[in-house]
Amino acid sequence: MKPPRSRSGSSSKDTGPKRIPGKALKSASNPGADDATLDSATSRTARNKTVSLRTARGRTTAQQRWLNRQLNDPYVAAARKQGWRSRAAFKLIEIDDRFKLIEAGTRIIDLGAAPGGWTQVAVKRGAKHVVGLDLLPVDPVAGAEIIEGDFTDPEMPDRLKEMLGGPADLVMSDMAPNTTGHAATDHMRIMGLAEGALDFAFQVLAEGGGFIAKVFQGGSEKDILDLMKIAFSSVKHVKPPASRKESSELYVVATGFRPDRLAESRRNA
Ligand SMILES: C[S@@+](CC[C@H](N)C(=O)[O-])C[C@H]1O[C@@H](n2cnc3c(N)ncnc32)[C@H](O)[C@@H]1O
Repeated sequence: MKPPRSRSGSSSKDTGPKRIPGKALKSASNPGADDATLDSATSRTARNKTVSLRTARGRTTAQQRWLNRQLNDPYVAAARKQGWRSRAAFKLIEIDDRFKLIEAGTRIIDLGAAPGGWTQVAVKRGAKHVVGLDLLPVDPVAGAEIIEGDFTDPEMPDRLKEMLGGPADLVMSDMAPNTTGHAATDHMRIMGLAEGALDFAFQVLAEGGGFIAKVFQGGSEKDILDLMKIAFSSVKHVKPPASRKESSELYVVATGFRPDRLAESRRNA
């Protein structure tokens, strides 16, 4: 198997945010605003100016729909303006504003990191060590380590722990499979990734640690939820405002990892 490529985040290629979003969004009229909300001017502009594509020639209907949505999405505009690599960055910002999972000194593993939005947020919010992993290459993020590889590689938990210099305080997974367009198949695949991420988290988390994973609303979620309720003190579902309403995507947020309870339930199984 090809060894995963590790990249340091100190490269000059880094394209991290040019300004701290929390600062950028504060204004006299909205002094309490932070990076969980959209810059109001960006939002207004995006609402008032619907951008139409001149031609759809050569594009499938799905591609055309995706492009139209991107061009008219205030989060896409705000991400570009604020220097986040993905609109998904806002989802983590919103989740973390609510749950306060990223603190100074936190050790974080970001599963499915490409193109790097969540990794950027983790670094900006003061995490001590951040390792981002993805099947795809990720441009360096200053302050983080990036590995190209598959999280299901059996060596990966130990390798990432070693890079962090100890167990993780937070494992976050925004992993998504390539979609097939067949809802049931896509659902099963994303839940498979979430289950895998949970198993991964069990191997790398410090006692008291947290876990965030993308899931979909639907049937098989219950199994993973039941297990999480045993292994963590608190388990909540959240649909951050940045998550598109029409998507059945949700995030599960678990805090207070209890390895003793997990071990006991496994002994009794
Ligand atoms: C929605 S994107 C993540 C976006 C990211 N949170 C951000 O803010 O930039 C999902 C990523 O999961 C990655 N992924 C899917 N399966 C994976 C696996 N088995 N191992 C590592 N990464 C995986 C995909 O390559 C994709 O880049």
